[in-house]
Amino acid sequence: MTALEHTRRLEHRSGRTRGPGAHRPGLFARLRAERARRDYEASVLAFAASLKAAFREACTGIALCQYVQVAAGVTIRTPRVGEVRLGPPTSFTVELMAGQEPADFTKGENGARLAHTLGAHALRVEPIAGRWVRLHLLDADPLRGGFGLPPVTVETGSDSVILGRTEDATTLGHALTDPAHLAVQGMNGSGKSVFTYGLLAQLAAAPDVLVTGSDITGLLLGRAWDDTVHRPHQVTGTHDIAAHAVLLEDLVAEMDRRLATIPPRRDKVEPSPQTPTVLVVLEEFPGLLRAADGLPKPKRGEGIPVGDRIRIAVLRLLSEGRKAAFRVLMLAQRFEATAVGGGYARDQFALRLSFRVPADSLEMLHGTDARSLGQEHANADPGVAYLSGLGRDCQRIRVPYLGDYGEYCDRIAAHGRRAH
Ligand SMILES: Nc1ncnc2c1ncn2[C@@H]1O[C@H](COP(=O)(O)OP(=O)(O)OP(=O)(O)O)[C@@H](O)[C@H]1O
Repeated sequence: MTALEHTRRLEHRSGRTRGPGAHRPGLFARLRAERARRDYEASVLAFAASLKAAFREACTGIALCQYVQVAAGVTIRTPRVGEVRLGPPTSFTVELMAGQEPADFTKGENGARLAHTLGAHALRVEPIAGRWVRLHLLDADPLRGGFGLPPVTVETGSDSVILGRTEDATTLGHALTDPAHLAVQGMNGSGKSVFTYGLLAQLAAAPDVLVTGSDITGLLLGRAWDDTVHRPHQVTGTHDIAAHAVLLEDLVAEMDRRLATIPPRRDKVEPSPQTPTVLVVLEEFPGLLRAADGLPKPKRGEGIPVGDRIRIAVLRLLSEGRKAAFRVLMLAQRFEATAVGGGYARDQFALRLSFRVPADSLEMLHGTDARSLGQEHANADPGVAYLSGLGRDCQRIRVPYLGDYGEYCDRIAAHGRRAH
């Protein structure tokens, strides 16, 4: 396959089949068109050749190559380039060498290094048939540009909500029915709240989703949800911390009821409008625990401290809730084990998102894989997050921007599910 087969050919008329009266270009016009076509084809070929050469150099530079012993010494083999598309974005197919996998092109810093050598910002790898992949050269940093959240709502919890856009410009979705609790951490002003506004606004209308939870700030949940079916299942503020414990214990009771009534031959609850997926939002959870632990302790034998009741309820929702269609969304500035109910509680989050946090916090939630990004991520722009879990590679994403708080209130007012 040549580089030209997949590039748009310039229109070229032979003129032989034209009927009488049809416009026939003059000799000079035809020569000019012919010459333009040849120049264009030559420029595409030259571009493809230089791209192939640069790719070969880059692969050698980052050791994505094989050293083969031949009679004349050692020769270097690099992955073969097939067809080149000018784009934008420019892309080309590459045949993997023995032992190579598509992910090798983006592993570690390989993606950025290859892209920079080829004059691009980033690289996206698309596996195609057999041993071939297509590499897309992306011109701009998708994490830099704004990414507005359109006024979309999902029709059911099994539809994907938009989580964000990756560095290779792929939009990432996540269905609430996927069996994952979600942990979100980030410093003040890093974009946690705006992200959560976007997530909840997308879910607010689904008939098989119930947005419940505890919010000591009273901004994420509470007043914005007045007149919706979700509101009675939300507790806000710090004036009555025990009410947060009561709500969470009620949710545990509902979870137990569901688990006890799972139909035979089923191992989990199928969400429906009658048995919705319950999203338990825990906004600023360490703050709730601090406030609860600051309450006077009950006397010996006179009940369990409120903080412990909250910890126990949340731990049960986290460890047993998945099968009962309960999902926990916990928000904290930092996911330190003691601040979020213990290391076991923290381990229950299959999907983890970190907005701007110090390097040690990033590693705490995402493991050592995240270490190399620690310094850079500590200065991330608002709305840029590090995502790991659910079988995905750890990656940086830009989450969608819904707008200011007023916009959030408007969307919940417009779409929030109401009782019939
Ligand atoms: N996705 C985004 N894209 C662009 N800008 C954003 C985005 N998210 C947030 N911002 C900007 O960052 C500011 C702070 O965001 P946000 O209030 O969500 O931070 P936060 O992490 O919740 O902080 P706090 O803990 O103080 O509530 C927003 O007012 C907005 O200007």
